[in-house]
Amino acid sequence: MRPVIGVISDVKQVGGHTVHGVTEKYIYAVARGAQAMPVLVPGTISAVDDDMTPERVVIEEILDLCDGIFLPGSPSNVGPQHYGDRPHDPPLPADPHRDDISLPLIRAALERGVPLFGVCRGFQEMNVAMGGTLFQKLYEQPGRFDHREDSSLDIEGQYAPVHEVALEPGGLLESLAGAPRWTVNSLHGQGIARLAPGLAIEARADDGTVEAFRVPDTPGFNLAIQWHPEWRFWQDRLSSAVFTAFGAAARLRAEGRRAGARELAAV
Ligand SMILES: N[C@@H](CCC(=O)NCCCC(=O)O)C(=O)O
Repeated sequence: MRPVIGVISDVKQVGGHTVHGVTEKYIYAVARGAQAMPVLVPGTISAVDDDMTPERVVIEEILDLCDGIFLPGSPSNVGPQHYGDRPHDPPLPADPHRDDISLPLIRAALERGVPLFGVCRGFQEMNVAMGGTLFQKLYEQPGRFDHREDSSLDIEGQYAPVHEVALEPGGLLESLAGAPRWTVNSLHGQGIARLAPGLAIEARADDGTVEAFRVPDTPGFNLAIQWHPEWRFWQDRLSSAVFTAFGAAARLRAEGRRAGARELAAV
């Protein structure tokens, strides 16, 4: 049986309805790249009936159900109030119903050793959940590149590799890549300002922007990547390797949990 990986949903308005959803490329990368069963985790559920009491997803229930948690990218941004800032540009898209679930879920998953993998917004969420801060407009920071996609290109062009990153010597990514540098795609307007205390950098762009990190000294696999390894992961050796490593960690946890359940049943 495949391990179960919970994939955090965006919460947005579509045609007058509130929709909890995930872009298919992430679900596919979890299913095929990590060889796992993706299960969508909703954000906070709005009041939809006369009761008017918002229904909360219970973090402990999610972690009991899942062998791993995946945090996908999104056009929305982590609410700046979560890192002690105010919105510098209120029209930038927010998703408070996702923040409500993802931030405490990250902390609980790390504490319980549930394998955790965050991409783009998910990478930024992991930094904020651990006490770090973000630049709301990385492209306005002196000396930084513009890490946003060229929106005049078609989708293939937008997700094509555009800049190199230096992989941290001795880090997980360097060992998976078997190389000191890698060329990655780039589709983000925000970026890490202050890395949360204790995090271990895994990759940096040549302008100094942190592009990947791990939370060391935690019991399970975890990894956060600013670029998009889910995009055509099968065409990129490092992207395939990170999803394989995440899936292997989730499988190990699933096997341990099932063995524990069998032992209990035999008593
Ligand atoms: N909004 C944040 C995060 C960027 C991000 O996750 N982009 C994903 C775009 C769509 C996708 O491929 O899922 C920022 O701008 O930095």
